[in-house]
Amino acid sequence: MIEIKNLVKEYNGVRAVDELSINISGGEIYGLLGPNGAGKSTTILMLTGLILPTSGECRIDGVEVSKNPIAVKKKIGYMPEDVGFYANLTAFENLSFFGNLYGLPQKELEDRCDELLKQVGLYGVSKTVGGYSKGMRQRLGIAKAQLNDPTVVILDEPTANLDPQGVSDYRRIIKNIAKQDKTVLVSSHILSEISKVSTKIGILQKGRLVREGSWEDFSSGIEMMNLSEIRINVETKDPMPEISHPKIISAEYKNENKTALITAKSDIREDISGFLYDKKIILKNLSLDSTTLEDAILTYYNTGVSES
Ligand SMILES: Nc1ncnc2c1ncn2[C@@H]1O[C@H](COP(=O)(O)OP(=O)(O)OP(=O)(O)O)[C@@H](O)[C@H]1O
Repeated sequence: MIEIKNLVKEYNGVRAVDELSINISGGEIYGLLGPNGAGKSTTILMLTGLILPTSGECRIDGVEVSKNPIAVKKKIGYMPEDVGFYANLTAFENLSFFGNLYGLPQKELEDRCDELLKQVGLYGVSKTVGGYSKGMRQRLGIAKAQLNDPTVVILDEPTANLDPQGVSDYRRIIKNIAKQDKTVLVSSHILSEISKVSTKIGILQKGRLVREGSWEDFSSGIEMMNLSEIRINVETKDPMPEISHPKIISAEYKNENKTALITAKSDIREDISGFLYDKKIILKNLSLDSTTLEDAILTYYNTGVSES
């Protein structure tokens, strides 16, 4: 179980994590979603005891991390974004090496390595890790994170640069870990990769948790919004006209090339075209872009607009 309460981390007076509170129970897969710089890694580093919070606290199975860093490390399996392995050793040899650091008896260690390699589909693979694909390395990283039989597994950007097969393998493995009643925290800036596996998603922006809920909660909100990104290019000697419309959420105008990028609650191209026509402005281009779901979600929660 993970309990984060009023957690703050400041770097030179700037808050990277700002009054963050999250609770995650055993069996849950929590997806921490946020753009680059949102504070995901900083949160994870505090949870694993690698850096100290400025204020607030984190508890793992009830044990406070900053006061009991060694006890907590035994409970946590952590996979950083870039996992390091010995390229000239096999998966089994790598796991045995790292497992030795936990002081497990030899037979128990070998059985554990075999069991973990079976779980991640690398059992019996004889080639050395230097010849592995990114997906195979990630799977081995997930195995490594479980060597100490942790109750909490934390994975930082586990799907970065994985191919679709790699992502699907990763999802299956994560679900199996949670089935053992372990607590899983996964960070990502790609919604589609965590939405299908997470039992709960938290959206982090500028160090704050701006929204938390199930995937269903998020997707229904976004579907209702039906966000549209509209690109406009006009011909005018005057500055780019500001378009006012109740459905516009955000707009960026560029006077140099007379363009605008509008994010609206629905496709309002017809209204925009009418607005420009009334102002006698010649329209050179008016196109609709499909926003990615994560863009839509981040815009939605960034601006704090409601579905109404
Ligand atoms: N050691 C540090 N010193 C100063 N500022 C830092 C340090 N580490 C992180 N930051 C700042 O804290 C903020 C949060 O960074 P963090 O790495 O936690 O975000 P993130 O969500 O993990 O992003 P990314 O996916 O890019 O790693 C950023 O503004 C970052 O520049």
